[in-house]
Order: sequence, then C-alpha cells, then structure tokens
Amino acid sequence: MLPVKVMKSGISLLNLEPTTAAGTMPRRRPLHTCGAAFLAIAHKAIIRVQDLDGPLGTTARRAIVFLNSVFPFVYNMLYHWLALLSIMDDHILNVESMVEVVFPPSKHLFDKIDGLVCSAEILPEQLDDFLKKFPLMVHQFPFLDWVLVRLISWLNFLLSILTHWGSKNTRVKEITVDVHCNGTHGCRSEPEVKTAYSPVKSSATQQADSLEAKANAARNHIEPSNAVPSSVQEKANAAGNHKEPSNIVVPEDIRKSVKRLHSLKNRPKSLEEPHCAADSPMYSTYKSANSSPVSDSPHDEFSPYGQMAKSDWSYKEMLKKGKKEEDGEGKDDNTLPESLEAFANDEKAEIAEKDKMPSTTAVLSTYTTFAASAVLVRTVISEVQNISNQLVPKGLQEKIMSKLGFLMGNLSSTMCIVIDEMNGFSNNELFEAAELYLRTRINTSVRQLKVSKVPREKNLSVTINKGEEIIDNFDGMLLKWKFVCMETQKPIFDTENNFTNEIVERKSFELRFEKKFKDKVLDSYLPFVLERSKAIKEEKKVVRIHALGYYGEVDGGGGPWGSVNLDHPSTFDTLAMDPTLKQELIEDLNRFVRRRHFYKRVGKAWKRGYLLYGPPGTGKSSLVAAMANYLKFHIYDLELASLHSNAELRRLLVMTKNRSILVIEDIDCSIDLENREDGDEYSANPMIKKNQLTLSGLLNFIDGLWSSCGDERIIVLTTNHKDRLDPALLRPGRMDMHIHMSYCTFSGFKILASNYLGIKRHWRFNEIETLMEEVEVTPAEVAEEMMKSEDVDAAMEKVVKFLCKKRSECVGKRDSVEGGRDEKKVIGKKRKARSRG
Ligand SMILES: Nc1ncnc2c1ncn2[C@@H]1O[C@H](COP(=O)(O)OP(=O)(O)OP(=O)(O)O)[C@@H](O)[C@H]1O
Repeated sequence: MLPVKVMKSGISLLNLEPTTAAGTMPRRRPLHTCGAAFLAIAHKAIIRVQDLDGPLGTTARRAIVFLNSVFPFVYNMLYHWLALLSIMDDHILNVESMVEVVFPPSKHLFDKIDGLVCSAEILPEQLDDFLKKFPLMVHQFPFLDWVLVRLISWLNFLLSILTHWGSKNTRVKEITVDVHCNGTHGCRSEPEVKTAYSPVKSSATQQADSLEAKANAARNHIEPSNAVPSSVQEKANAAGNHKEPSNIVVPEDIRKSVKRLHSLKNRPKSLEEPHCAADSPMYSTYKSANSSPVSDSPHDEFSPYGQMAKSDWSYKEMLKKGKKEEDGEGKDDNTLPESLEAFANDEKAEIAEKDKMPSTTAVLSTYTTFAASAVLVRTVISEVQNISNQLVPKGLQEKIMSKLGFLMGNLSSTMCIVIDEMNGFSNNELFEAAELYLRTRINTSVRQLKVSKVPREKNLSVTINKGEEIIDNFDGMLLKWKFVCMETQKPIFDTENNFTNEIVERKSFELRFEKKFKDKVLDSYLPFVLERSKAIKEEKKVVRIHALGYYGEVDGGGGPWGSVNLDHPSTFDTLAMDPTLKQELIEDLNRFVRRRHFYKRVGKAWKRGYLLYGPPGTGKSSLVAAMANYLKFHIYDLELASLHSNAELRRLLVMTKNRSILVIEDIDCSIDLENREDGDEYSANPMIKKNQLTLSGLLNFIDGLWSSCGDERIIVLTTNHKDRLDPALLRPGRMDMHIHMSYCTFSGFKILASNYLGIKRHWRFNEIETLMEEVEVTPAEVAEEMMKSEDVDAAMEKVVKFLCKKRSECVGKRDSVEGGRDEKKVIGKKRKARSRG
C-alpha cells in the first residue's frame, strides 16, 4: 500500500545529521524530527484503523484507496515538505547558535526545546509500548472497559452520521426480481421488495445493483449488457414476459450456500465475546454493547449497514420460496441466474468479513493512536508558534493574523465584539463593567487566575489572566469571553529629548457569539452586564474618605489630597441618639436616594443638606460616618481653612464625584466668613474681594449654580454653636434638615451599654436613669467610662460614680451661681438702703 510506504520512508527522508548548537551538544532538527514522528504515528494509526470494521474502518480503507491512486503526488509532497522543514531547521539552529553567543542564558531555553523535540522523536515507540500494555491496563480498572466500549459505540455512531450526513441522493429503489418456476406450479412472479440504499455502496450493494439492472432489463425487454450471459438474458426475458416457465436450474451447492448465507445474516452481529466470567464488568459491557442502539448490525436501521440489510431481505424472500420448493411444496426444478450465484458468493464473503468484529483492544488502541497524534500535532503547532514568535516581527505577525482573521471571520458564523480598556483618553466603562461581571462568572474551566489584595481591603481581588476564556449563558445564547492583553510599542521622547519606544499594555475583552444574536447581545446582554456590574460595585464598595483642600501653593497644586478607606465602625445601630430622630433621618435619606426623577421633575439639583449641631462629643462625626456607611457614599472632608478663594472652592467642587457626602466640620470656627451683605475692610477693593473666600461663595457652592454640577450629593455642616451661623446658610434648600445631637438620654445610654458591654439590662439601670435626668453628660463621656473595665458590674459602677460626680459638680455650680445671685441681691438691697438713707 503506497501511503504506508510513504509514511515509513518519511522517517528516513532527509534524515541528515543535525548541526552543532553553540559548539557543544548536537541538537535535533526540531521541525524535521517532529514531522517524521508525526508521519510515523500517522502510519501506525492508518495500519491499525484499516483493520477495523464499522464505519471507521470503511472510511479508512476508502481513504487508503484514494491515497494509493495519488501516491506519486503524496510522496512528492511529503518529501518536499520534510525537505522544507530541514531547511527551516538549519536556519533555526543557526539562529539559536547566534542567540546563544549574544545571550548565553537562552541556552537553557533551547535545551528545553531540544528536550521536547527528543520526546517527540521517541513518541512513536512509546506509543507502541503503551498500546501493547493498554489491554492489560484496561482490565485493571473496573468499569474502564465498559466506559471505553460505550465511547467507541458512540464514536462509531457519530462517524456513521457524518458519513451519511448530507447525502441527499439517498433514495428508495424498487427492485423487482422475477423468479420463474418450472414444473407443476407453472410460472408466477414474486412480490416486489423495496430496498433503500445509500450512495456509498459496498461491493455487495453494487452487485445487487448489477443484478437489479439485469432483472430490470429482463422485465423491460431491454437489450442486456455484454456482461450478462445470454442464457440469463433469455431466462430473464422469459420471466419478464410471464409466458413460459424458465429453464434456469439452481445448483444444489449454490442453494445450500445461500441457505447458510441466510442463516449467517440472521445471526445477531456481536462484539467479540470476552474471555472472562459472565458476571464480570467486561462481560456486561459486551452484552450491553451488543444491545446498543448504535450497533452496526445489518438489521439495525440506524446502522450504515442497516440500509443495505434491507436489500438482503428481498433475497431472503426469494430464498424462502426456494426453500419451500426444496421442501417439496414445489417439486419442480428451481432456477436462479448465474449472476445470483456470484452475488451469493460475494455476499457470503462480505458477511463473513463483517462478522469478524474488531477486538475491543484493537479499536481502543486505534483511538489512542489518534489521540496521541492529536497531542503531537498540538505540541508541534505550539512549538512552531513559539519559534515564529521569536523569528517573525510582532507587527508582521499581527498583520498576518488580522488578514487570516478577516478571511476566517467571513467564513465563520460567529461575531466578535472587542471591548478595549481605553476609549480614547478616558476609561471605557464597559471594559470595567465586563471585568467586574466576569469575576462572578469564573468557573473551573479557567486555568489561570490573577489574585491580588489592596492594602486595608478585606477581600481578595480575583480576575482571569490574559488569554483565558470564560463561557457565559444568557437567554439561550452562548457567549465566549476572552481576556486579551497585547504589548505594543509607543514612540515617546525621553527626558533628554531622544526618541525611544515605550512598551504599553493594551487590554481588551473579546466577546464571541453567533452572528444571529448580534441585536440581542447589544440590546440586552451588554446592558445586563453594565447593570450587574453596578450592583456588584455597590455590594463591594468600600467607603473612602478624601481630604479635600489646598495644601500646596496658593492657586498652585492642591486638590483632593488623598483618600483612605473609611473604616469607621459607626452605624445607625451603634449610634446613641433619640430613636424617633434617628428613624426620621433614615427615612429622609432613603427618600432622597430614590427620588432621582422627582428632583429632575421639579427642577432641583439632586442634593440635600444636613446641619448637625450640638455640644462636643455628642456624636456628630459619628453620625456622618453612619450616614456614609448606610448609603455607601464616599466622604469628602472639606478643609475650609486651607482655601483662600471662592475659585479654589469651585475647583474642588468639580473634582468631587457623585454619590458622595461633602462634610464641613465645625463650620463656625473653621474660617471667619465675612457676611455677604456687609462689607469689611476688603470689600472696597474688588480685586481683593475676588481672591477671598466669602460667605456668598460658600452659599453659591452649597445652593447656587455650582452646586448643581453633580448628582446624589449630600452636604453636611457640623457646628457646636448653631446660633453663630448666618441664617442665610441655614435656610431650607441649603440646610434641609437640622439635627440636634443632644446630651445622652437613657435610651441612648441603653444603646451604648449594648454596644460596649453587650448587656440589655442591669440592676443599676434604674439608678442610672434617675441620674441621667438630673445631669448632662455626652455619649462620649459615658462611652469612655464603660471602656474602663471589661467586667460589666465594674463598668456600671464606674458609670454610676461618674454620674454622681457630675451631679455633685452641677449642684455645686448651681449653689455657687445661686449663692452669687443671693450675694448680689444682698449687696443691691444694702446699696438701695444706703441711697435711701
Ligand atoms: N451619639 C453617640 N453614639 C455613640 N457613640 C458616640 C456618640 N457620641 C459620641 N460617641 C462616641 O464618642 C466619640 C466622639 O464622638 P464624635 O466625634 O462623633 O462627637 P462630635 O459630636 O463629633 O464631637 P466634636 O463636636 O468635638 O467633633 C466617638 O468616637 C464615639 O465613640
């Protein structure tokens, strides 16, 4: 068989001595060695596969017949191919030597490649060894043989589907075989039998066709072909005319052999019965394989042989008749054409061959050979890729790939959307959204992940590495994401104004899907990804606090000075404040965040101002933190004292982001704001005024045009002295809600006790309640006392002592104040008396 020769000779073709790399160890020719190994494996595979029965074997045999016919071409092609590989090898080895001289550490890499080539070289022998041991190994693992046999059945089934797929010419033919009887019964025609066959005909089918032609010719009185003996023609004509009994005599031995053939064909086709106990898994496997719906029994209509089998039944009918006659029903001499005899012999041979089912191990080893070939091909391809990556410049590679991609893209039914990280100079929101979304879609099919942790962030950040793919399902669509990261060179001028190249990483996502889903992906899937990523962002959002102020030169640098995670544990649950007020505030915040459309409709900037006032240590700052944690809004802590003009204030405002809380703490003492109406020493000079931070600048900032540049903004002012603030600052629309943070009440105390000591009640609670009605203490003071001991009773003791001390101080103060008043009254009375006197 010619191709086999080619395969064999392929190994020795151009098997030249490899050149010496770097003057040390001779290296193998990488491409030639791999190519030869591949041919050797392919040869083994072909040898094995042609011994198989079933669709796989048939296909292989046909392929071999085809290759035989084009042998000179194939041989030449392989020869040239290997010669070409050898030439390329020479270049590769030369380049390796040169690179090694210039860059010695690369030797390690080349040695590794050589090691790979070496393993490819010995792969055919290893494969042989493995195949020898394979049957033994199969028996060592329970159920493995069963699994493999199942697998093979399904592969055969698939192959048979592929073989017949698209064969539109499949049709049903009617073959009418008229057999004339001689003797007492006179002539009679046999029933017509329908036969379906595929255009891929076996020899038996072809013979059936020739017989059909003859029979048709006989029936239709058409001049038969030269191949048909005249006796047969005459008899067929006679049969076609239904006039005279035929003289065709079926020889006894033919009849017998046809009978035997009949019995052979009726026998169920089975796999080779294994030599093991009946209850072993192998035996059950064999049983189940025989009853498999995909068996290639000729009686199975799903089998590729099944259709041919139907034609056999037509002859069976005929044989039945012959049998009847033989049994005495018709004593007359039955006759068959000579061609039928030939057909019967051929059929018999074919059936006998078909009955020779391949052994399980033979089938398995063939598939293993194929698998190994595939592995080798992959290795070779990746090696070639590696080498071409080194040899072909990146730009050229990209061009080739883009051209190839264009060609493939036109042919393929898939579409690809590329989502780049950057959209011009700004970030692409969709890229960020996809990155976040895909983090939730990582599954076991991903091979490489990237894990990182930002300082002070609790959770690890897990993303896919470059080149990795993720499959997603959405509304019946299959979507394939790939993370692509390409290094490109960007020309820049360095510090000395020299032209140089900077390596820039271009990240993007490729989203592939079927072309027909284009609209669905753009209209539904990508908006869904954006929506999901928003929700994920919100879930994972870590509230940050930004220091906002100008710390550099005046009107020079400055800006948000930096930010840190706000790790403030304060929440509405831990805040000791009047429960009704707390509830009111929570509801107000909820209303604010859900009223986007309302604010738009009424033409108001989507912002809200809160004034928190009360003595120091009553929890104003804690309340701001609780609000930020509740809404997941970042905080901008504006340092008014660092600003010098309204312009700076405006510039800072522009830098803040939406969904944030802008806080100005202790506004009464942070800066001495001049009244907007009343002028002062500067107001006379407009230039000086322009460069000042004024109250009107601040008011504009809070409520004027500048305040509307952003959405979902909350402004919080805190003060210890509400009365010192300009009423213009406090009016609704600027400060919408005034929250009084009062001294600690008993309900506030219970919240502190629960937070700090973990108690809901204590026997000292009544005493404390009475004391708290009498004295003014801040939550900060109470919290401080509670922290002085870890023991609950001791801590409560401290709180009581503290409250008693406060009370006595208050009483002392009151007494002294009252005493002073009494003294003043006495002095006054004395004065009055003296003046009267
Ligand atoms: N209402 C409160 N509920 C719970 N803890 C509080 C409360 N008030 C004060 N504290 C505790 O006291 C500490 C100081 O409180 P905070 O700084 O919030 O008070 P403040 O009113 O902002 O003070 P200042 O006006 O001096 O800035 C906080 O760390 C907190 O633990």
